[in-house]
Order: sequence, then C-alpha cells, then structure tokens
Amino acid sequence: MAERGEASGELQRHLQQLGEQFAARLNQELPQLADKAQLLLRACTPDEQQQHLNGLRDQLHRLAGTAGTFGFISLGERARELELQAEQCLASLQLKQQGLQSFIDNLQQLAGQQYRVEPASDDPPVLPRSGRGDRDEQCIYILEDEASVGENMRLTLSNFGYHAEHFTGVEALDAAIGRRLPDALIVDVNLQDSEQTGLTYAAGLQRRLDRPLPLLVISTQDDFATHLEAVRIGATGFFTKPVDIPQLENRLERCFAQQQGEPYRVLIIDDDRELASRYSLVLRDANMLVETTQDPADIFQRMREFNPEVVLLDVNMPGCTGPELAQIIRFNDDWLRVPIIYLSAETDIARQMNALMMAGDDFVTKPLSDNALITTVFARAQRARLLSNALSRDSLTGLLKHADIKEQVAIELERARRSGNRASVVMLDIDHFKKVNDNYGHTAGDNVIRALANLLRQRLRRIDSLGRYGGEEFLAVLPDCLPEQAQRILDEIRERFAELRFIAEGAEFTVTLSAGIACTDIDCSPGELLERADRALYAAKNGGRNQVRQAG
Ligand SMILES: Nc1nc2c(ncn2[C@@H]2O[C@H](COP(=O)(O)OP(=O)(O)OP(=O)(O)O)[C@@H](O)[C@H]2O)c(=O)[nH]1
Repeated sequence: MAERGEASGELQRHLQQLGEQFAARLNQELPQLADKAQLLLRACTPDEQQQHLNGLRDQLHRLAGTAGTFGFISLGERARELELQAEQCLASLQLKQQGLQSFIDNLQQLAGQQYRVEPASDDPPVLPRSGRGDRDEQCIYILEDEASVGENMRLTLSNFGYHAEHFTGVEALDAAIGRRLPDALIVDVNLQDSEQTGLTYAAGLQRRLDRPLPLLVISTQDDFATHLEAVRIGATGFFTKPVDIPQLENRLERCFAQQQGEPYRVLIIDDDRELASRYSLVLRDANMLVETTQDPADIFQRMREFNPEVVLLDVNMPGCTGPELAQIIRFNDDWLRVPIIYLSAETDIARQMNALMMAGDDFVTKPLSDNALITTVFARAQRARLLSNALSRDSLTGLLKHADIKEQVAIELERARRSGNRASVVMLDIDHFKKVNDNYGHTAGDNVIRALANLLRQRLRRIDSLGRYGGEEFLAVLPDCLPEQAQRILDEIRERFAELRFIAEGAEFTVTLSAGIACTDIDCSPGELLERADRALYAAKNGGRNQVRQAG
C-alpha cells in the first residue's frame, strides 16, 4: 500500500548502464595492471621499484573503492588485499625480492581473472525518503463517532487547507482507506457503537500498512494507560476533549514538516566520474538534489550557487586531497553548518582520524551499499537542516526571522524588475491581540500566532516567502502575483482565520486579522515598498479591522 524504498525501474536501467561502463573500464584497467606488474618486475633499482609500487598502490586503492560499489565484490576485496601488500612492499626499506615477486604474481593473477557482478547481501527494504518536493493538499481522515465534534474538526482542518474527511464508524473509514490512503489519521479512543476502540482499530490498520501512518489520538480519558497504548501503536499526538483544534493542527503540521520539506541538496566531489554518477543516481532516486564535480577548483562556485546541505568528498584526488579541500571549505564561515563526509577506500583508522582532525565530520568507507549511502547522507542532511532552521527561523512559528524576510523583499523586488513580472508584498497583523493575551493568557496568544503561521504556510504557494516580522505581525512576499490576486488570496485567508475556534481557560474564542498589500508596479526601494504595505495595513486597522487593503 505505502511507498517502498525499492529502486525504481528507471534507476535500475541507469545503474545498469553505469555498471556496463565500469565493466568496460575494467577491460582496459586490468590488462594495464598486468603491464605495470611486468614493468615492476623489470625495474632494476629500488627507486624505480618504489615509483611503480606507488602508482600500483594508488590504482589498487581506487579499484578497491569502486569495484565493490558496482557489484564486483570479490575484485574489490582482492584489490584491497593487494593494496595492503603494495603498502608492505613499500614499507620495507630494503625491498625484499621475495615479497615483491609474490605481489607481482598476485597482481598478474588478479589482472588475468574474469569478474562478474555479485548480488549485495545487506540493505533493509525500507529507506528514508527526502522531502516530496511539492505541497499537495494533505488528506486527513477523522474517526469520531460524535457527529458534531467530528464535523467541527473536519471544517476547521479544511479551513487550514487540508482535505479532511470525517467518519462516524470503522466500516466507512475502512472503505475510504481502501480507495485512498490518507496522509494522517485522527482517531477517537471511545467509539460507542463499535466492538473495538479507536486504538484497537488503528493498531490493526498500522499492522496492515507497509509504513505506519502519522496518527493522532483524541480521548476523553487522560490516564497514563491510554497514553501508553497510544504510544505503542505509533501515535504522534494525544489530545483530550474538548480538543483545541489549532493545537492539533500544529501537531499535524509538525508531522508533515519533514515529508513536505525541500529535497536535501548534496554536492559530490569525486574524480571518478562513474562512481560520482552512481552515487548521484542513487541519491536522486531517494529524492535528493545532487550535483557532482570532478574538479576541486569548482568548489567556490558550487558552494555559492548550489548551496549544498551535505558535501561528499573523495579523499584521494589529483591536485588536491579531500582533507585539503575540506579545510578550504571551512575557511568560509558561511559554510560552517555544511557537514562534510569523506567517501573513501581508506581503511586505515589512523589515516581516517588524520583526515577528520584536519576538517570534515564523518568518514565512510567505500565500497558502501546504496542504502548505507542514502541513510548516511539523509541523517546528516536532516540534522544540518534542523540546526540551520533552529538558527535562522523563528522558534515559535518556524517562519523566517525579521531580517531574512526583509531581505526576501529586496530579492523579489530585484527579480520583478528583471523579469517585468509583478510581485506583491503583504503585511499582516492580528487584531486586538493584546486582548487575547490579557483575557486568555500568553500561552493562548502564542497558540494564535502559531495557528496563523500554519494557516499561511498551508494557503500560500511554495514559491512565496513568509516571515514573522514582529510579535503578532507577519510579512509575506508573493512573486508573480498581481495585487488583485493577492487581495483574493488574503481575503480567503482572513475569512478562514476568523472561523478558527481557539480554546483557553475553558472558553472558546475567535480572532481576526488585518492586512495591507503593496505591489512592485510602482518603482520604489524595498524600504518604500514595505512602508506602502504598512500604510495599507494601518488603513485596514483604521477602517475597522478584519479586512485587507491595497496600498494607494
Ligand atoms: N503571546 C504573545 N504575545 C505577543 C508576542 N509578541 C508580541 N505580543 C503581544 O502582542 C500585543 C500587540 O499589541 P498591540 O501592538 O497593542 O496591538 P493589538 O492589541 O494587536 O491591536 P491592533 O493591532 O491595534 O489591532 C502586545 O500585547 C504584545 O505583548 C508573542 O510572541 N506571544
């Protein structure tokens, strides 16, 4: 039913093509190794021997890292053994003819054998996937036998922009699930006319699915045992009745935040083109955005333009080593948050530690399975983004902070000038917000701010930027959006917001907002544009609040 992490047919075809290219490369590389073994055999002086051995060791090192990745597991293992043997030969000050002879024999044997792709043995079937990359309307099913409660929840969630459906019994819900799997499920624990509870139903459903659904539980009981039962069936939220729906929506928003986020951006720097292509394919199939480069000197441009969230770095590259490149990246404070992972055939722990001491955050040994690659990159990217968001986003709402959203206004104004398309800037403010705090407390006020942030996030487009401009003031930048369109969107948001019912101190209350819109059609500076939007907001407040005004 749910999406599995199996490689798609398209990916398999591409991987096979790359595998064939690698096999063709082996057809050239193995005879080269045999030729080099001959040269080593004929070398007369220790200096000559050392020179050939160095070259052979490097080539074997690369082969040890790449062959396994392309499925030539035995070849990779054998190359690794011979790489170590080359090291040993190099390490002995007096090159012992006997050891060298055995190395040459082994090398010729390696070069003369036929190799084939062997199936990998590891890899769990289900993989983490990066963000979906779009913002579809999310489908929420509600199992609630009290018709009025369920209907109210459905309406409020629809106001937030979800596709919500309400079911009073498990049969109707089962039938709907058969037609379409929701993105999240909300269940009431107590179902009057049913033999099972909402929790036993949800437990059975979760068992039938490949991947459990995000699940929120609502209940009249607030006891420990019910909480524990909810946790054991994978619930991510528990709400006691009467449910504060904006709070429940906030939890849904958090559940979806990860799935909905932008795909992770990964930069691969590896001089082995086929290997880099393979990593890139595998990560792209896991929905990440990947750029590759063979040239370390590209780094500044790639870091600036692609703005990666993870860098995968080969250790041995011609002209510049991985640790040197990592140090160059670390010179720039803007890139401090970007994790650097070495992907290398280096198995010597001391050398790995050395590389990490210079710069870099993790060392992954080649060959590595596709799933290991995805998991390593995914975990690092996820952590990097969390950290980055914690630093750059407002902690209450998760929106851009004042300075960043202001910068966005300047960026969009410039873009609008270049493209000739108009953008709209919207300043929003919650009406009489001081009264919300005074009457219901600061926490209730925070909930209102968070609910408006979530509503705006749901209703605006992915290309729109959204920030918390001040306490209860928000700023939205809508590219390619005429003022009339902005007016329509904002009026709809205003109406939805006014319909949200908040609960605090046992009372229910509603809140309204006012907004001012300014468009980029009049030639002005970013500061003037903001002032015009602010004046329009002021006019909306003066005009009686709960309205949206255009700048004059
Ligand atoms: N709960 C909460 N309150 C905040 C936060 N930031 C600012 N406020 C409060 O928001 C209120 C803003 O009030 P005012 O600027 O007087 O305006 P208002 O009451 O919204 O009235 P109008 O804007 O004129 O409709 C102040 O009481 C601030 O303390 C916050 O993060 N959380």
